[in-house]
Amino acid sequence: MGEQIERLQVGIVGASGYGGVQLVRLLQDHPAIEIAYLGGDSSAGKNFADLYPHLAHVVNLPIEPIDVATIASRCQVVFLALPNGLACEIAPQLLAKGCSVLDLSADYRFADLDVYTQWYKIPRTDRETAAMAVYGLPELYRAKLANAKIVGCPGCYPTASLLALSPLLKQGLIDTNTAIIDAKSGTSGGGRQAKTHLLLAEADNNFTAYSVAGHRHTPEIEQICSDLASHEVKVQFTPHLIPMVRGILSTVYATIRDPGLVTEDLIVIYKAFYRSSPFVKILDGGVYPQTKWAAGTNLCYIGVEVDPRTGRVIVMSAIDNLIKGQAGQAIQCLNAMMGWDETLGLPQMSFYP
Ligand SMILES: NC(=O)C1=CN([C@@H]2O[C@H](COP(=O)(O)OP(=O)(O)OC[C@H]3O[C@@H](n4cnc5c(N)ncnc54)[C@H](OP(=O)(O)O)[C@@H]3O)[C@@H](O)[C@H]2O)C=CC1
Ligand SMILES: CC(=O)N[C@@H](CCC(=O)OP(=O)(O)O)C(=O)O
Repeated sequence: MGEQIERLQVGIVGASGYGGVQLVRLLQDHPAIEIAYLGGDSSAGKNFADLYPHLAHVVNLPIEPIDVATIASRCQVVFLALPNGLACEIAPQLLAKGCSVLDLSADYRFADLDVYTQWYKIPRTDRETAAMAVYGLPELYRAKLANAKIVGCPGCYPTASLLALSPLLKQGLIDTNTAIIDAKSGTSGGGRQAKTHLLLAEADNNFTAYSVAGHRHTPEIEQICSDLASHEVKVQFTPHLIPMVRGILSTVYATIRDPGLVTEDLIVIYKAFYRSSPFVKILDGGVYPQTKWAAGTNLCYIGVEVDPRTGRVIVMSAIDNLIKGQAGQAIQCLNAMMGWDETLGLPQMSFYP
């Protein structure tokens, strides 16, 4: 008999949603983790397999009411996959009971809670907890994650957009305030709860921008851009809804400061920047990322092109919004927190087509 590994006991609060079902699915393949608790609100009392019968052959767990004492008695680590404004009530209690927390919502992404309240219209009193939180983009904040007790995992648009922009800002290669982010998301980005604009009849055969000049991911992107550039940065961010289920393609435009830089120079810079980031794949010149390549994986594919005619760089970034943009990223953060290989248990190859 091989040696029995003691697995980390984890809980998922919000297990019935899209984030929850990705976590349950992904954690089945994680060699060092055991799911000890699934929690929900309206789904409490059901079996997880009643909601997701395709997983009945591997998952036989009830969804339980959300009770902090119960969660803490069974779990060392808790994933919160809840609508914005709920984690900030539960997380401080879980931390006080000794659990580590990975929050998939926006509650712990902001260094300045006044900015959060301004954009999310949710008042906050948990300033001490928020001050402890690390922004969960391992490609940028790996070292901080190693000591984190609470992680605010980035949104799907910020993940795709920041991975595209980071080398340019960190190396001072662009006029910072010229950055324009044009991003497109599949409908699963809106979660599993019924919403009219996400009905097949509304979203299929359709393509539209939304929340123009006002999407709540703008201040989140700007916060990290400003941190990278070491001065305040403003970006123009326009999200679009496209008729597909999974995936985000974020296309970023910015004016380069050195007109002598060509595409191949930037590809070398990007490859160097992400040399220790196994999930970021920098494509060769003339190759542009497709969302289908990233679907079902924790990968981010990045293509780079310089247009010498306009003096702009165009960076394209493709992720699966539910994996690298949400649940996979949270597991990658946990791997970093635990000092495990960052890729442990996370998919790196899509099924194609
Ligand atoms: N979808 C995406 O691409 C991304 C989403 N996110 C963020 O991740 C979080 C989860 O999103 P997602 O999985 O898509 O959402 P879903 O709408 O699919 O799921 C929401 C979950 O929250 C639970 N819930 C809803 N209301 C309450 C409540 N009042 N009290 C307790 N639990 C509640 C639901 O439980 P029940 O069914 O039992 O009522 C459900 O499990 C959100 O903050 C979202 O913004 C972040 C990145 C990407
Ligand atoms: C297609 C779609 O509707 N996408 C969502 C993004 C979800 C997300 O990541 O938002 P949080 O910051 O709340 O976690 C949106 O634009 O609201």
